[in-house]
Amino acid sequence: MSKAKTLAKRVRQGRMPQQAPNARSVAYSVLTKVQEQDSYANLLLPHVLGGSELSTDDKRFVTDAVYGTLRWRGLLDAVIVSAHGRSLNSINKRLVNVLRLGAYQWLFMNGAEYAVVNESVKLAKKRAGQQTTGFVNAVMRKIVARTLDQWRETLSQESSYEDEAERLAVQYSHPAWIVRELAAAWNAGGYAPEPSVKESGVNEELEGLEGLEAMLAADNEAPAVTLCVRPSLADMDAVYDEVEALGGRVQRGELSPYALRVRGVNPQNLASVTEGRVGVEDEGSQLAALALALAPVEDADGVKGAEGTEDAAERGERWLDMCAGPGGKTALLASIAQEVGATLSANEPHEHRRELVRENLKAIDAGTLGEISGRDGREFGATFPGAFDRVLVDAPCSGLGALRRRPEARWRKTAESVQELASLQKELLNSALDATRSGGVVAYVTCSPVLAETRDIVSAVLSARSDASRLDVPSVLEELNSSIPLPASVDSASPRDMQLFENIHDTDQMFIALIRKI
Ligand SMILES: C[S@@+](CC[C@H](N)C(=O)[O-])C[C@H]1O[C@@H](n2cnc3c(N)ncnc32)[C@H](O)[C@@H]1O
Repeated sequence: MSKAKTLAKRVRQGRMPQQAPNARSVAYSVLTKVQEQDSYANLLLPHVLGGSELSTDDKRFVTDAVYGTLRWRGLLDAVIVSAHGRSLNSINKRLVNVLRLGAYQWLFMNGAEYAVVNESVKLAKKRAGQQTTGFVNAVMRKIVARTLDQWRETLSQESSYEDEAERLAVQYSHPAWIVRELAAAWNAGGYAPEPSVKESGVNEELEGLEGLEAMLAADNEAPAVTLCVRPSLADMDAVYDEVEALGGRVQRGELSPYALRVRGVNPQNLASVTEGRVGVEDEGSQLAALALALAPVEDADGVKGAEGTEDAAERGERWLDMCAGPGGKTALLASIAQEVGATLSANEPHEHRRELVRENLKAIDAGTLGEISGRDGREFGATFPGAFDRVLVDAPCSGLGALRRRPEARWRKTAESVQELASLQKELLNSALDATRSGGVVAYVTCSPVLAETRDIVSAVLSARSDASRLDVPSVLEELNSSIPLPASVDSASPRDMQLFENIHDTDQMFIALIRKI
């Protein structure tokens, strides 16, 4: 057998590394897998890049190209359709990601006109055959004839939009139904200049909502890496030094007293992280756990108890995290419980996620931990009536508050999938209230601002029971840190929930409600 044939055979059998494919081709493969196999880019990309022979610069290119193309897909598709003059469905499937990648490189990565067109044509030839190159060349030439601003202007003036939400959806690359949901949440959240009580007529709600545009823009920016320095387990200054010793930069978070924002370091290289004394956790998540820990509980006879966690040990407080996986909030609650002398139980029905909870809790003293269980959260109320002082329900939700972390997520969700979770969310909250003693507190939390799974769930549950009432979350968080931006007090007599917004708090868009069991 000739040398070349032997080599080809070994490559086919996977015994030899193939020649490193170029960066654009790797990006194309990842995009196609994300689309066709429903893979998650943030899991697939490190795996693909780890096993490739690409240079560091090429890996950076692939990462930016994949995340960017996924995030901006809506705008890129509108550009492609406008340049082509026909619908996306009329384009050979294999060419769509070639054009998206080319358009992204031109509009967002400062690609040179000639290189962007040429490389797109080469990629088309490789992936879809020589006969497709003329088409790609023609469409790409039209795309590079305008800058990003010019394309936005052109698309903005198109007359085919049914409403303002559809126009914003293209400009900021979101599905229009998500724009409408976010608009409603923004309007109800207490940060819009003139909060409107209108719940219908999305067009009117959208008028003058610069905040909404800032929110949509923030979904397209990668978030900072934030650490949670778990109290009683790690020391702020020591973690500061540890990050700097590895060449990273670090600054204090602005909202949570336990937050450090870091750059230029992989958190998995920090001993404090691998030992479970520090976690990677968004500040919004930290605030949600802290709100529960700091909410005032009352004694069982209705007498106002101590503020926050004072006397928690004396009271023998029992805390429960009912939907714990993967366990970021659990670990923060557990480290506070350890500090104040409470005990914490954690529940997560999915085994692999329960393992992550255990991993997150590995630095916690055994004496602080109650049961780590795998129940359906809906069973707690009947199985452990009135057993807990504080219960966290971080409910399964659409995750529309964390779109900046999951670039492909916005294209996978549907309005129906949001509605489908509502009854589970209500049942979990009811179960948590039943499992809470009189005078105790439940935190209902989601990483979504969508009203149907936040405010409306709490209101529906409370309107059907007479033994529970809302607490004012902004007041609890203000005690923690007076510089947290708080919602306007629409009616000071009504206790408020708290919706965090990316553009206001620079956190994931967590929703936090606190409910007292009467
Ligand atoms: C939003 S996540 C919780 C995130 C977690 N608190 C953290 O900060 O890391 C919701 C969790 O609820 C779990 N879950 C789903 N259905 C549940 C049920 N019926 N009872 C309890 N937990 C459930 C999911 O497996 C998921 O891990």
